[in-house]
Amino acid sequence: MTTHNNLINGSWTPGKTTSPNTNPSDLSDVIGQYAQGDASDVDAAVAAATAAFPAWSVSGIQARHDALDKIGNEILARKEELGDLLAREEGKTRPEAIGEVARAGQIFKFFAGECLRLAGESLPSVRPGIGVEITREPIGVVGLITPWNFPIAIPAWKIAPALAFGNCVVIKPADLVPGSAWALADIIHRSGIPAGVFNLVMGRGRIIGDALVQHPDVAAISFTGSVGVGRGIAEACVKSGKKVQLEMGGKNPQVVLDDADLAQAVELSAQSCFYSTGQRCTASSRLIVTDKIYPAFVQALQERMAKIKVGDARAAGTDIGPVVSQAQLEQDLSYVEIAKAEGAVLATGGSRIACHTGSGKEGFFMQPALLVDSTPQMRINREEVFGPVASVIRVQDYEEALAVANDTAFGLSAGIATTSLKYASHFKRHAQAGMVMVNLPTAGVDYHVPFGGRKGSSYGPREQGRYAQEFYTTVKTAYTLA
Ligand SMILES: NC(=O)c1ccc[n+]([C@@H]2O[C@H](COP(=O)([O-])OP(=O)(O)OC[C@H]3O[C@@H](n4cnc5c(N)ncnc54)[C@H](O)[C@@H]3O)[C@@H](O)[C@H]2O)c1
Ligand SMILES: O=S(=O)(O)c1ccc(CO)cc1
Repeated sequence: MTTHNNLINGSWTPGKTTSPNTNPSDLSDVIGQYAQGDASDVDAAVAAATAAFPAWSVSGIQARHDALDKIGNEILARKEELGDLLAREEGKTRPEAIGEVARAGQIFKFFAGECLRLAGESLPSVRPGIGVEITREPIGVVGLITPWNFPIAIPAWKIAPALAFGNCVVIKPADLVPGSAWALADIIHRSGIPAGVFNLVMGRGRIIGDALVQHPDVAAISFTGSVGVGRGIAEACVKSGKKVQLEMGGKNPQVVLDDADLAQAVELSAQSCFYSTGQRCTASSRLIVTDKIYPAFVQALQERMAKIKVGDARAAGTDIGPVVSQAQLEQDLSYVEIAKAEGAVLATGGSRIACHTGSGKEGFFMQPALLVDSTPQMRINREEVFGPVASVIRVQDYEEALAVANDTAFGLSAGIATTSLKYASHFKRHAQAGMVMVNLPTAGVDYHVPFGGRKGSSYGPREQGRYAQEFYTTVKTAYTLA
């Protein structure tokens, strides 16, 4: 079986051990062995990135543009093959996985353009005869730590702006899904960028992630993952004076008002709660439904859920692939039990099942769960599950719906289904979330505009679009005597 090594200073470098990458749709299928590095690998990668930084930070914008554009082109040209690998290791369906790979390619091409668009300002000073210039410079070596649910898109949307603005990179991908990040590293390695500018170190979060966060020569950490890990990283970064950016969990509300188009509200709720196995930080998990439409909505959503085919991520006809791991499956199933114990009613789903194709292969398949008659204080409505589990809360009117939607420690994405311009406009202004969707699923974002949330969901500058430069550059103000 092929062993996939770490990329350090332009060389494929074995780790101290390896770890198997297993297909969650078929537990007998081991995709490959992937290096498990240790702190000494992080030291070597950071040393290589530090040595490469002086030249890369002043490299020409045309060269940086061309490298990123080439990387984007190769990703797009191989989207079917890379999408198949992604579906095999993470468990989202093949079409979803191909879409994610295409997103990664488009992100590299977008940031290739951003290399050419970086601008400064020139102003007169308040003191006569002095000119003021404001420019942006790279920050140095950046450590990138990524989660398992978007194995190529999230690495891409951190690596591409980091490189575009002249930084050097050490990335630690999620150890559950190293295959897509390794394939991306291989493409970046062959793009012709100098050795040491980009480094990949695979391994355990507590070992590799922690070593990156603690390293004195790392100037900044961009992290996407859980709240618990993110908060620990923020504390360590503040202590050592590192710049830090965190994208974390969500408990995204989907409001459905009496005046909503019922079929549309049901479809967008099914899409955002259950597709991608509910394993999207932008997925809805709290359906907040006003009184009059509640019975018809719950009925129609159950009918829609009955048509969802759960099974092998790569099999034709599959709508929803497996849960990513045994631990995540146990968490999803346990939250169904917690909700029932607190008084919610399980309307449908919520148990482990076999693949819809009858393949007989063992995978982490779960029937999407809908819990009704839930209340805002129940744990199911306060804690992130991160699986195909949604709960419905019945409210009297829009005002109560908005209050319940905002009654959460999180603030990533929030949606409303309504035909009322008045309520849609009010919700866009008053939902306490970084992203608001009107008559659209809470999941489903563009790659060229800012992404991020409020409250416990995010910390630091936004990711993506031209806003990415806030994190990946530092501002310099220069005064010149004329
Ligand atoms: N807001 C967003 O943009 C967004 C996007 C995707 C996923 N997420 C969140 O990610 C979570 C699921 O992903 P996950 O289970 O991979 O998260 P996680 O926090 O367990 O792991 C994320 C990354 O951090 C590493 N890590 C673990 N412990 C570490 C430590 N002590 N120091 C440094 N790094 C460490 C992991 O190895 C992994 O690479 C969910 O909470 C989800 O909401 C958020
Ligand atoms: O909302 S989604 O478009 O599904 C989406 C895509 C990528 C990411 C990466 O964090 C998050 C959400």
